[in-house]
Amino acid sequence: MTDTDIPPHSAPNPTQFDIDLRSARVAFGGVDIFHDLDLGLPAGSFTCLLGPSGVGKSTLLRFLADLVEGDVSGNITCSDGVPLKGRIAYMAQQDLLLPWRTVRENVELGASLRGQRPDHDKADRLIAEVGLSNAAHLRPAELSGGMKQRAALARTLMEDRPVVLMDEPFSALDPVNRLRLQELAARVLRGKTVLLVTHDPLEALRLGDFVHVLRGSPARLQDAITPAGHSPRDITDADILRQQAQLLRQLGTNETAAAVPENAQ
Ligand SMILES: Nc1ncnc2c1ncn2[C@@H]1O[C@H](COP(=O)(O)OP(=O)(O)OP(=O)(O)O)[C@@H](O)[C@H]1O
Repeated sequence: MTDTDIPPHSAPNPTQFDIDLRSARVAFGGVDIFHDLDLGLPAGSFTCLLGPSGVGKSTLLRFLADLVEGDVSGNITCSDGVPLKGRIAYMAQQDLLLPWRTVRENVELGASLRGQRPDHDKADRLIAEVGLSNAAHLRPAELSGGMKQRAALARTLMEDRPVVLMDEPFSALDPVNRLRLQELAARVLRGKTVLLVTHDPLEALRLGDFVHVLRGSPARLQDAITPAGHSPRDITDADILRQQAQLLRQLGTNETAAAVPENAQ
């Protein structure tokens, strides 16, 4: 079976509940990073978040993961009435692989930390899925950047949580590996509810069902762009390129505004 033969929602455990974030507020040192921020994440959808550096993208992701301490308020509800806490897999900007553990041991880290017996068959299946079967015995120092990201992705999937939050997971990769990892993520995360932070409008349009720009201070979410078709999308498609121009305008630096003519929208 090739990637293109796989139907759009073929995950073994598709996520069944919507997430609704209302009136979110985070302040650091008395300064609001964002307030009155609302965001809906429909069950099984892939949402991408773009925005200038320092605007608050990681903070929003960490807010959903309940990782922000201090001056924080807002409501997160799930349509099945069960709290979101404990149902999230979080993949940070750095791969955070433990250097003294092999790929396989890193993928099984969650179970080890919880004092449980890891499911070796599942780990091997995921390691194969991310193309690392021949490297399962290697330690991070022996891996390329792309291989480390694959291992981190396998570890994220090993937890099999319904919600996956990813903070610039492919930013350290060269363009070819980045495209490969995007394809992999589109395939293996199908059916999960995903929120991915990126600086790359094409990556967002390639992967996202919904693409939001966060901008301003306090930051506000712009209305979502909803690219047509299923991910991973063809980034040479005329509609995708038009939407890229629209996103660059929303991101709104002087350089991009000058480079993207009004009639590109
Ligand atoms: N724990 C913290 N304490 C104080 N300030 C913080 C903390 N975490 C983030 N900030 C500040 O909040 C703002 C938003 O940071 P955040 O990391 O969310 O931005 P970002 O949009 O993800 O940036 P980048 O694209 O560069 O990763 C920044 O000004 C940052 O310095």
